[in-house]
Amino acid sequence: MEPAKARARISKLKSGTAAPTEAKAKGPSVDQQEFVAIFTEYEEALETSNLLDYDDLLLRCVELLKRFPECVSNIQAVLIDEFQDTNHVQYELMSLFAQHRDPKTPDHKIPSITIVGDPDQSIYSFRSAEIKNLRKMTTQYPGTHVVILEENYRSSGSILQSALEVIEQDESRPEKKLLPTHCIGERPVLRTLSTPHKEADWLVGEIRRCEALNAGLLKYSDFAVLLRSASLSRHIESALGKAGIPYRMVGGHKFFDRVEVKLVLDYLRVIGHPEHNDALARIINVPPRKIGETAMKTLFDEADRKKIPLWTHLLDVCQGRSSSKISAQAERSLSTLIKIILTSRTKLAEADETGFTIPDLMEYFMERLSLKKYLEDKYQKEGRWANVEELLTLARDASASLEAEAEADALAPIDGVNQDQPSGLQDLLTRFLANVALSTEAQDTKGGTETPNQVTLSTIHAAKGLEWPVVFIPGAFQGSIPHSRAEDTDEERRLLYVGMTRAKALLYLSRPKKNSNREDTTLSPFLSAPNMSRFFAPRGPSFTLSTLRDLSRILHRPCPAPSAFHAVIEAAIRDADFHVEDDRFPEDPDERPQEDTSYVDYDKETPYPPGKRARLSHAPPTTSATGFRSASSTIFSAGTYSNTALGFTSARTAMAELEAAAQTAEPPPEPRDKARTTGKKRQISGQGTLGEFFKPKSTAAKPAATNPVSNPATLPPKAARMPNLPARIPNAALASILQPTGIPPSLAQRQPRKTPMRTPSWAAKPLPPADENAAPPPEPDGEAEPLVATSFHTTTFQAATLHTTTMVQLTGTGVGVGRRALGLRSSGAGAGGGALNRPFKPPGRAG
Ligand SMILES: Nc1ncnc2c1ncn2[C@@H]1O[C@H](COP(=O)(O)OP(=O)(O)OP(=O)(O)O)[C@@H](O)[C@H]1O
Repeated sequence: MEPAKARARISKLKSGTAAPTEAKAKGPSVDQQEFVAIFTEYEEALETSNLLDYDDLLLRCVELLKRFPECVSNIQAVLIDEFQDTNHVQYELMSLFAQHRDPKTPDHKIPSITIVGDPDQSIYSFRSAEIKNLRKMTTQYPGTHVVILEENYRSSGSILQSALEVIEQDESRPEKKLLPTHCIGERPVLRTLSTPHKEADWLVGEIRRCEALNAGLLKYSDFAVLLRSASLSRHIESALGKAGIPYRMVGGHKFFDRVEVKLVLDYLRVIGHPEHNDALARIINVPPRKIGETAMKTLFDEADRKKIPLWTHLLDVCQGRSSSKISAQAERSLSTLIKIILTSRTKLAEADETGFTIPDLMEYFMERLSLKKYLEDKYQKEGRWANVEELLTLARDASASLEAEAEADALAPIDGVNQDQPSGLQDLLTRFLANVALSTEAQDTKGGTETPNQVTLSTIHAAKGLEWPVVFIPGAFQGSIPHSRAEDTDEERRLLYVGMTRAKALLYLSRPKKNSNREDTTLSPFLSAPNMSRFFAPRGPSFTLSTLRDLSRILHRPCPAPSAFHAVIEAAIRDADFHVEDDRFPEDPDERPQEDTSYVDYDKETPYPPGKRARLSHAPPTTSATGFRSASSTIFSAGTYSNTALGFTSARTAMAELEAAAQTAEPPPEPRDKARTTGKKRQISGQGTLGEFFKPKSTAAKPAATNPVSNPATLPPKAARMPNLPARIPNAALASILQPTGIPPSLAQRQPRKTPMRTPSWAAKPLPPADENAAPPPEPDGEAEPLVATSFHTTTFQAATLHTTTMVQLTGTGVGVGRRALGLRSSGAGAGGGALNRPFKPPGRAG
């Protein structure tokens, strides 16, 4: 039986609270018998090593609280997030936490229980999660008050619409509405590429395009690629690597997986907990001690026969209480190892008096083991020792936060209950190792909320509760999602829904026409339902000033200044290898890549170098003399938006106009006032945002020179790579042509949105109603300063949800809350203190 399969079965069995004897009784099939044998041995191994697995932790806790209910007599409130993913034992635990009845209250009140859950996001049935728990709760606690949170503050209107269209295919799901609070934004993209390799190339191309053309609005850490299964990552990893785009794997413990790092951690594990058989087995002959496999097996067998941990057996042998069949030389080497472990343990125990720390401990045993020399000899110039030093630094940095964590976790005193308060270096070591084991996210070691500037690669499961401005979901074909081995199609659909709703501003779905085995694929049935296609665009968006403006609103970020935007566009279209539009691959993968008909016959005077695909057209944007349908025409012809009517102009159009203006030296065109005043589409009724509210006040006062979007020195690399471009566009012409594009003034003077967004024809669902008192659109100010929101009007906030109530309370008390980092779990990254807000987060380092 595959270990992973056996582990999952064991966990299922345990979370169903079945005992090993019950498992034995289950049936006589070979498979069942094999499983029973594995289960029994697994349980024995745990017991011998004095270890508990995750399910045991829950089961033991249930047992404890049943036997000693007074342990929770001080609990007044229980709060559970992601309740739809709780299993049977966790539900029981919740009831037990809230079991104490307060005799001092007239009706013997029980603690209040608050749970937050979304049935549409139940994706853990394979871990025995019970979607039924939500219903069970209302039955078990008849007075339950249900608050429906219908407003969605994360995703653009169009992302939400498409995700709803997917989830609503499940007819058994409880009916519920979801209202967008953001503008419609760009339609999600649904693409078919010929092969997984091409799909990866296209995806990476889109990341580069978005990053480069957004003039500093988006950085690599804003992108996530969410996969149904980790095995799909191969092509994408290699395409990212080829393009030189940094990325991180969520769930991949690359740093902690390194041999030398694992070795040091194993020594720490054995020092903290010598009965840890596995860790002891891993270090017993590293560095080499002439204890070969036969000697190891002998020692294990001897310990097994006595049913004692390996460590106890080694101690007995080396201290003469017991004999072993291993050689005298092996015994001598073992004695040296045991001495190092025992001395380290003494240092651990005496740390309170000596002030010894975890890094001191590491330095001590590493010196005794001559670890540096061993690593340098064995791995030559591979720099392994540097990783060990990194781990040391990590341990040093973590010390303070571990202590804070220990303090926050201290058990509250309970009358009549003797609390065994863990303390000292031993406790800190346990915490350190637990944090290392639990670490799945790449974060900086300072415990801040900044994420490194890397694209995130993750499974959809691991992305639960997270969010990113741009999300890609490749491999959207039948057999991948829904997965060929999945038993529950509805759960697969929910999984896709979870993935899609991680996106804030841009969402891309794609599939290869042929899979890795060169078999034809069909689009996921969740996306091919009748009428679904209208929710998706066939290509990635064109980046225009209006697109940027929408993105900046959705993301609550300053909108890049027009000059910055034009600088990157200009640089991009001069780069022969760069595609300004999503046109490197045909929409239909069977189509041969189009001849590049977009060349413009540059006349001799043109200052542009005739690049491979320099496409700046002198002709109007929709068609050119060569028949090239300019990229900016894509959105016009798609018939979804009419940007010109709104007073917005695409980058390409703007560039053509700039060119013309520069050459003919005509007076700058009049501002298109009418268009501007009608350009208040996509605003929503009186909507202030938590994001703006929580934004540190200092951002408003940020000097312009330090802002990447207004400071040419910090422009994205694409522009910076081409410093010698001819200065062909006079600044004055640039300013005047940009004027009618509707660039808003500094958001410092902006009022919160008061106008509703419009629903495009393809979006069937109604959106929030219009506000008659709509504020006029912001005035254009030419060379706009970085746009910064400074005000938040709580008076216009509709008190409709729990969020709102919390919001108003926060405003009233002036409580400041840290902003949530993108792609981080809110529970871990906010300012809330205590055990939930783990201060120490080891880095998930790229390997
Ligand atoms: N009242 C609010 N005003 C403005 N923004 C909000 C408000 N409430 C939540 N948000 C923002 O909406 C986004 C989603 O919020 P949150 O993560 O709390 O939702 P959630 O229900 O836990 O989502 P999910 O379960 O899908 O992960 C976050 O970016 C958060 O900052």
